[in-house]
Amino acid sequence: MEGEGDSEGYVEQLHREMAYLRERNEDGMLREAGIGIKSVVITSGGTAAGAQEVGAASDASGADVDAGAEQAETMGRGMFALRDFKAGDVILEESPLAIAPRDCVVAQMLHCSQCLRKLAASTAAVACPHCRLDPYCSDRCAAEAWESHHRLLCEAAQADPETTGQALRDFNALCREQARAYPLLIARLIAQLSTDVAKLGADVSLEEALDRPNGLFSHLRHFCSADIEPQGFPPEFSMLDYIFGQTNLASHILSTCAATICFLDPRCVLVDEHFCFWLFTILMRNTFGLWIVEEGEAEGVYTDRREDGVALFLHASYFNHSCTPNVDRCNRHGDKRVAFIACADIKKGEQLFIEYVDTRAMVDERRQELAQRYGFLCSCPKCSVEATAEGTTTTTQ
Ligand SMILES: C[S@@+](CC[C@H](N)C(=O)[O-])C[C@H]1O[C@@H](n2cnc3c(N)ncnc32)[C@H](O)[C@@H]1O
Repeated sequence: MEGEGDSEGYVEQLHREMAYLRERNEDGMLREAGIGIKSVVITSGGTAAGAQEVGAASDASGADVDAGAEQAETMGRGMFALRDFKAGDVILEESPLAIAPRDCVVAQMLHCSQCLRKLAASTAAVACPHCRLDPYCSDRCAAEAWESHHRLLCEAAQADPETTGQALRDFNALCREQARAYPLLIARLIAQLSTDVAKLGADVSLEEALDRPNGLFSHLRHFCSADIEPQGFPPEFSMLDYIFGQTNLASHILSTCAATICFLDPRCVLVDEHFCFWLFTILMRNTFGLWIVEEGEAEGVYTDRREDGVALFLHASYFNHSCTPNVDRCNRHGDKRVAFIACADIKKGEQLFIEYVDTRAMVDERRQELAQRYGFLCSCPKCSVEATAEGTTTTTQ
């Protein structure tokens, strides 16, 4: 990037960008909803209720990540109530920034690739006329996908068979054969980014776009505060082992991702296997499983763990986890929007927590899943009490 020394790593760049975004106060929508984002540390008692705000406490946009970084234990940033909420109040409703169908959904093509609605047997699905791979429930979804990411991915796949197009075809095959939602999500995000960048003009490269405040990339970079004390990239792809079951496959997926991205924008020298790993880590920690509530099904909280796809939400990504949450996540009928609803009375100033894992599971199981997927040891009141009772010794990786 212009003006940057070679030694500045991705994570440093991200922190720089985040500081810039904070100054720009992008959280107007949240403030209107009565929510603020602040940095939090875990008190010595380890209780989630005792989580303290640090930095510019009264301002929703004033999260001071650096202050949090000096603390031994931190949750990064979290959502706080800027007013009282009653149980049942809708706190936030949001559409995904990016979405990818779940494994079996991709393989069997049972769901619309853009909105995830079931493709009813009676409805003629609209397939992409060029690659015939992605099915859509309507012309509208096909057009939306084409505009945001599919044109690039599809055109790239038809490119020169001997060289550039091969990377993307391998990648598409990998996503489908191995049935992985995350590589697909990464590819779509990057295609969205490239599309965004292209709108800026032919002379703007992906890397130059890093310095632009409104692009998709700046939003992505917003998501990294959880890794508040970057130690460099983990020596082992432990999270990927967890997801994919085998290291070689993970590494193969990442290098294919990198090749694909470089193909989409050959000017981009930032993207390599490490970059993809970093992106993957961010997505793992910030996406939600999503399911589409069909006609006749009850709208409800996320209890049955059914997933039609994975999705990244710009604002909802700031909710931290507690095993005694005060906010429920709920899907709306036939819609990929999620709603967040208070499941207890919440006082102004309290942190808003959702559950990332099934809180009915045993403390060891919960802690293990949270450590593996989200990289933290849960010290919420429920975990602390249950772990003491069971003499549990679980630690983070
Ligand atoms: C979806 S993000 C939540 C927002 C995040 N705190 C941030 O600053 O971007 C998930 C990450 O937040 C952190 N986190 C969430 N809940 C936590 C908790 N109860 N204790 C410690 N860290 C937590 C973990 O690093 C996790 O990977």
